Amino acid sequence: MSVSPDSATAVRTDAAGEPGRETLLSVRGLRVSVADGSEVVHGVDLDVPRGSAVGLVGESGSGKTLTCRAVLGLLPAGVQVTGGEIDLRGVELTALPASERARLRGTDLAAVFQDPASYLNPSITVGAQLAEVLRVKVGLARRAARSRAVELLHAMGLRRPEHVYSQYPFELSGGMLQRVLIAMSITADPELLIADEATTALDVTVQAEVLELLSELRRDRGLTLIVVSHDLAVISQMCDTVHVFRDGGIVEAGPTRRVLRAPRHPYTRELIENHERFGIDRAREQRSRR
Ligand SMILES: Nc1ncnc2c1ncn2[C@@H]1O[C@H](COP(=O)(O)OP(=O)(O)OP(=O)(O)O)[C@@H](O)[C@H]1O
Repeated sequence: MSVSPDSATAVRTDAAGEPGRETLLSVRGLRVSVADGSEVVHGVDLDVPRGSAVGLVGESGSGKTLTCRAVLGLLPAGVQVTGGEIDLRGVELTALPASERARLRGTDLAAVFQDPASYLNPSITVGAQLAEVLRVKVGLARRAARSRAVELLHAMGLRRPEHVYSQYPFELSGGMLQRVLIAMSITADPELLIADEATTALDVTVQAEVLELLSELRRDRGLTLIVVSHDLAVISQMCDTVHVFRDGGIVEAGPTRRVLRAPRHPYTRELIENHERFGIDRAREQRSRR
């Protein structure tokens, strides 16, 4: 582990609503601007207690992804952090050089996004790509990397992991590919995994299975999760706390049950109403297809 000692960890009672849990990640007043100088994230605060699952919800373009990418140190070209602090276990990440940020990705922080195929090389088997990550990030020798890769594929719930190891990305379904990407993201045992719309492109059943896998990783390995989703059902199922984004800021944050049952901000109420309407429409659609 490359980040500072736990002694620097703050214990907070915060929007997370879970007094006493150590704060793993604390974002304070984060500002992000794009290439033309306009600000798109306006002072976001985020507390992520160790071992928790924190949800980020809000309409498209509200700043969820750029907030996560700022935490990862993976902003697109021309986009930059222009204010605020990102504290991971007492280490101020915005002050670190790019090489150090790159080192932390994988070992301390990891992420999975929508469209897993775009993160894999189409002409190399998924097993070889996973083994390569194990060699580079964990320092395993070739043979050990191969057997660890097969173990990881198995642990991700992939049946016949030896066979999957030798398959190319185009031979796998979207759900299988996302399991491979999750395996890659956790090779070096990071503490925090950001899942940014990681199940959005999957059909409902596969989505539920991948969400279950993430919950298992949280339970069994103590992985802390940030779950970005436009789907309140996903947030409700997965997250202890939720932060509602709108126009580059957070309008409401708190324990998920409280926010979804008794929303305080009109925009949160609107999101819930839309979700309920969408849910009803989807149910009708399914009924009419039968
Ligand atoms: N590379 C970029 N250059 C310029 N503007 C950008 C860039 N990436 C994002 N933006 C803008 O920044 C704002 C926040 O975008 P962001 O992707 O963080 O939103 P989001 O809430 O994650 O939306 P979505 O759910 O659609 O991913 C939006 O107005 C978006 O258009």
